[in-house]
Amino acid sequence: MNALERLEKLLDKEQFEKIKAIDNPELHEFLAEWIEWLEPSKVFVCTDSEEDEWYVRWKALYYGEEKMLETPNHTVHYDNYYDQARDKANTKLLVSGGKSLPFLNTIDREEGLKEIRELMKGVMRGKELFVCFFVLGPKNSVFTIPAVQLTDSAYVAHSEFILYRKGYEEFKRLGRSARFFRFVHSAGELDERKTSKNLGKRRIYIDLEGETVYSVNTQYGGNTIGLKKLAFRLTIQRAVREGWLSEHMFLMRVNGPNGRKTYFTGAYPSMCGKTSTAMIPWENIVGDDLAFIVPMNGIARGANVEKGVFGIIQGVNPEDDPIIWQVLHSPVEIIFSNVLVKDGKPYWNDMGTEIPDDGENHSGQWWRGKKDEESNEIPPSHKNARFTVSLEHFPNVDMDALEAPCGVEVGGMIFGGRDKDTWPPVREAFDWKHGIVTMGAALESETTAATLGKEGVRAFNPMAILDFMSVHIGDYLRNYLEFEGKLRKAPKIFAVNYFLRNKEGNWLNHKIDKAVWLKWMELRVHGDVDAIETPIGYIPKYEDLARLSREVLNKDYTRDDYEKQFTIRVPELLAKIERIEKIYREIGNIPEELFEVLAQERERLLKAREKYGDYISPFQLEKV
Ligand SMILES: Nc1nc2c(ncn2[C@@H]2O[C@H](COP(=O)(O)OP(=O)(O)O)[C@@H](O)[C@H]2O)c(=O)[nH]1
Ligand SMILES: C=C(OP(=O)(O)O)C(=O)O
Ligand SMILES: [Mn+2]
Repeated sequence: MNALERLEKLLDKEQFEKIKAIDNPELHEFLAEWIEWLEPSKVFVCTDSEEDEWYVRWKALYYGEEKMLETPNHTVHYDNYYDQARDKANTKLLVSGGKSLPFLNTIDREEGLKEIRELMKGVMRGKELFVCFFVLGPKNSVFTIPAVQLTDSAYVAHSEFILYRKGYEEFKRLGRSARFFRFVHSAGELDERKTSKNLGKRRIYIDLEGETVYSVNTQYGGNTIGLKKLAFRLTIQRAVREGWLSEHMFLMRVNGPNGRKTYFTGAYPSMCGKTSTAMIPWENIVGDDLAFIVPMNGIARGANVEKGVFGIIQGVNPEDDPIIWQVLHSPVEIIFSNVLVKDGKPYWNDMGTEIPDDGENHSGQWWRGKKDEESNEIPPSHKNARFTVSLEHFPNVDMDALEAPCGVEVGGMIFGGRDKDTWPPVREAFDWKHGIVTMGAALESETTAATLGKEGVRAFNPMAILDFMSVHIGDYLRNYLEFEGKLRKAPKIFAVNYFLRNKEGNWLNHKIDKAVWLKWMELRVHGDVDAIETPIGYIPKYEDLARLSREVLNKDYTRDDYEKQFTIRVPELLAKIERIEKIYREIGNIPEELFEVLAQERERLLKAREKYGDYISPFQLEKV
């Protein structure tokens, strides 16, 4: 029997017709094989129709994976108490021969496939399987990558309808020529709260060769939403092979003088400010998490891979995040996850308004002071609690840029992380190579609650991408360095640090101050403002930041704040170079240029130290 004939047996007539309409034997084979293997008791195929989308929304409620909230179109979903973040330990790349890759968790492909197949055999008995079609990137564009998702979680399918462009028609149009990604997910057995139960058997296995990702016994979006962080491993591999960039970056428009529009991408590790930066009210959001950057006629052009936001809700308050706050309080379609709910209303940590003393949250019935099994007090919502919403609902979305088939010209690329003591809040690289090496490849950031495990540990995280890396880091960096050669005009490279602290542990800046630094970077892209040359790149002049602070925030900016933030911290910077150099030396297969650029930076720092000492005030450097 060929695959279509098998599918005709497995699906009821209406569903079968939907599959038959796509002329792609490879797809048919994949579906037949997995439907036979997973043994769902029912299969639903989603086309691009409104009706099918409604079906999925309804099923999320019907199966109890989501519950309605008071505001129309709002629902809440819970993940298991121990399934609240990405599981790095159980996320593995399947590589032939089990070849190890530096910093990456690999397993022999055959062994991994065998293990995951065993875990998934018959896992959907008694459940409904949703077959969904989406695309990465804008439709029918140079960026488009079609993908098919199999999942027994209506919540996962629902999330994908919010986050991705529909792809059924695209599959029909492409027929046999579709080079598509495949995702197979099962939440596994569920407990009475409809959360994944067998967390000991939680696995996320990425088959790079087959461009397929398997995920089982988990529900948390970072582990399950195929087109998000799972597809990201596959797109990095394709990008490095084909000479473009697939990055962990927001994409936003910063509005310059006289209506000038300048687009920036920004790579920060999870929980380090991508979403909150992209949502600054007076600028325009295009994307908040994943970007494709492709060289076109000598210009780097960027597009958002997604069309929605799976954002962190903790700390969202009306003052700092007026746009998100407004969206979260309007009756547009939103899934809240792992928040506190009382009387049909969602609440989260640090929301700036009063939070009830009891309700339901990620731990089940909750009351203030409740402790978990490890005797930790459970806060109202999980730190990594999230909201899922489409970008079309944001008043400041740049819709034209979001749907542009050729993307938008990238004027600047920003790298940043959680760094309490080394980097200044903003600086510009001398050139592409300097930026890629000392800002991108040298990025370190403290670990956060976005992954399971200890928080606040400084960790090597080049380009904020290490968790998702799927190729040898040396090959990845070579692709980056060579990318410049494909461009007539390379984007300017910047580094930011929103997380500097003083000795007492207090932040050296306010959350909203990044709005000023963005405006400064916009001016720098066009050469509209001078800067101070330092051993580590160009930093802003006090006068410019003070003026911008007045204009943008209507706030005074003191010389004292400036000096504290922008002091060049030579010992910390030198120690960082040591750490980074050592890591790369041990890895091997690293482009020699990286070591040259790091050595030059060290030389500049040593020279500056001789002249000015360990901690160099920006005012001293300005005088030269
Ligand atoms: N101290 C401080 N915290 C920030 C700043 N920007 C964002 N955050 C916090 O960092 C966390 C993660 O931010 P988010 O933008 O969602 O990160 P993403 O995962 O990279 O998209 C949230 O709890 C924010 O409140 C900042 O400028 N200063
Ligand atoms: C979905 C995630 O993305 P981020 O925290 O970068 O928004 C994640 O890290 O699980
Ligand atoms: Mn985010």
